[in-house]
Amino acid sequence: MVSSSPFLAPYSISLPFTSYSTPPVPLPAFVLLSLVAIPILAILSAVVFLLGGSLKRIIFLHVIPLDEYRNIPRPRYTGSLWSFPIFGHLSQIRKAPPAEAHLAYAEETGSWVYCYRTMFYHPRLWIGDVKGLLYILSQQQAYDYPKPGDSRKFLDELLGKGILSAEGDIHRRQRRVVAPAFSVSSVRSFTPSFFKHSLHLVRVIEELIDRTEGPAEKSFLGGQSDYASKVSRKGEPVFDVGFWLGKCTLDIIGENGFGYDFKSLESKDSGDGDDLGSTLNALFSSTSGLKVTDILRIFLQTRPGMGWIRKLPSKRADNRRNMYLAMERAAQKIISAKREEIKKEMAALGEKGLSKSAFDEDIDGGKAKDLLHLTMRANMASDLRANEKLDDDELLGQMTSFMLAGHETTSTQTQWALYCLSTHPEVVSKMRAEIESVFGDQEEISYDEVQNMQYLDCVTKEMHRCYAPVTSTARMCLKDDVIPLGKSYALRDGSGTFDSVRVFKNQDLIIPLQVVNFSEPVWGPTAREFDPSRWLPENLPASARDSGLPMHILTFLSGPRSCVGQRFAIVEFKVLLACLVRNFDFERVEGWNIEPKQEIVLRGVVTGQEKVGMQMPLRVKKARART
Ligand code: HEM
Repeated sequence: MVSSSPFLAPYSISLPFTSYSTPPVPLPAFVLLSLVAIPILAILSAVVFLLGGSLKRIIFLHVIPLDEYRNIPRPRYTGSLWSFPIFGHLSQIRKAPPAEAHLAYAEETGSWVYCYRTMFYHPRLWIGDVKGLLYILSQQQAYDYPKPGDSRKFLDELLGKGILSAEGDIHRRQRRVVAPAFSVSSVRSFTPSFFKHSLHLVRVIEELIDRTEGPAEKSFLGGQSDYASKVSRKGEPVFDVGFWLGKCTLDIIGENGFGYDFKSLESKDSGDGDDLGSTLNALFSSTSGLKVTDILRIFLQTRPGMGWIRKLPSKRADNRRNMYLAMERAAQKIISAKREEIKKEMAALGEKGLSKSAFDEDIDGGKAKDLLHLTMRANMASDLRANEKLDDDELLGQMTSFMLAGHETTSTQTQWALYCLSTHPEVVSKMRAEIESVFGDQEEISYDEVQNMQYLDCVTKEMHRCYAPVTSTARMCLKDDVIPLGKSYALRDGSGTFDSVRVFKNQDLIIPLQVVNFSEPVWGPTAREFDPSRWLPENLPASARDSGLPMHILTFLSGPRSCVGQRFAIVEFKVLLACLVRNFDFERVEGWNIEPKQEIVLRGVVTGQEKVGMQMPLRVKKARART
């Protein structure tokens, strides 16, 4: 049975949506016309200006050799010549499955570093060389390679002042306060909640299976398209497993992130739980399916002197802003209630309770609550200097950051794992044998037992290696620099080879997480194959062990900007996967091709069913009779 924890109750609130009604005032036609024409003219002149820049870059690269990267390997372009000056290689890269275009470029250029072209022929350096990447991401260098201005603006608008968009000293300060909340002891204390929600998901899926009498013309289950209902069979429905996993991970991050019960799995067939859950999901969904005009707008508004573009009317931006404001009001209530709760706790502990050491002792004693509670307590410690503390806007930013970073990522990782296991019955059998031997007749086990399951650990690492939810991330250079490389590359003019690459202030870099996970220098010739047994200590290649990559992969990045929630994510994923594999078989529908697409995270789309949007439809059957 799913029981709700009593400490969740005080935060069950409704969003204070307000509606104002004002009498309509008719506007003269010329005002209406200028409202439309001025922004269009402004954008057109900006585009003409940028095309001029594009032309200059083309001339500097191909006619007068002045381009800084003219001698660096560059991939060929085989698409339409008309779109190349505007979108560069991006149209080719976005058309191919994530990572594939770059793997092909690396092969074509024979180099783990090359320069390709993005919007308006801007150069972007691609670095797949592990030594080079570890240099950029290192403690010493990471703050000289922040996220590019357009990514930061986008994250700022979406999440407020949280750790995901913070840079430099602000990030250092935020990370110091936030990181202790993700300690081993807190994740250990979250493990029963991971089980609670995973088992809730198991019950919900069982019910969906029981409700399926056979094929139907129209969808009859939540997260099911009409295509899926038509191919469902009695006791074997086809539905989007991502829809249900998303609900489950939302409930998990709600409870463990900030002590909030979204009741997302409870709202069975539609919606995302209560108002706050729906608003957050709508806010984050607004980031997917960006149109070219949206990308252009984000790109333009970060160019020097073009900040005014942010103020132009945009339905998507207005909706996002309204959702953010609604969420902000709800989040403020959570923060205020928590502050009162923590003050009481601290007062009860007396003098000892006000210091950081008392806080650390408390976490070690396994009394952890949720991430926000822990962050706020760390923030209220008496020995934290005033200039090190987070203000309310920053606390709110952490909430949205935990939500965005911690919800879709694990849900996506789990969907791809089920997709992959559907064609690897031998792996499923081994997993079940281990699960049965460890779980016995129990529904859930402890954190230590989960962490000691060797085969589950191998499968988890291999899933993280083969299906990184964040396939790449971007950085920019704050100053000119020389990045050392592990493998040299030949200069294009044939004048020699180099084992370092010069980068220039304000230029962009791309860090290809998935490509590095598939790197042959690290994993050898079987790098592209799915094989959990490669992680057994006796099989792990020395090249992976000596790579210097954290856990030998780049899925969670590395260094001070690596995923702070990595431990949380790994244990959550293991628990979810063990519960689902134990109870269900997942199969692909014959003839349906699920293509991976890079949104903020890796999503799936079925060829020919694009109008359904992102989905991961699988046929689900009960795997064992429940006692
Ligand atoms: C499979 C699951 C996950 C994956 C693959 C993943 C991956 C990543 C990656 C690649 C980054 C760096 C992004 C960049 O700088 O461009 C990141 C950052 C972050 N992640 Fe995760 N993540 C996962 C789950 C989680 C969870 C469950 C949480 C929280 C509960 C979380 C919280 C964060 C935060 C707060 C950051 C920003 C860290 C900083 O900039 O200091 N992540 N994650």
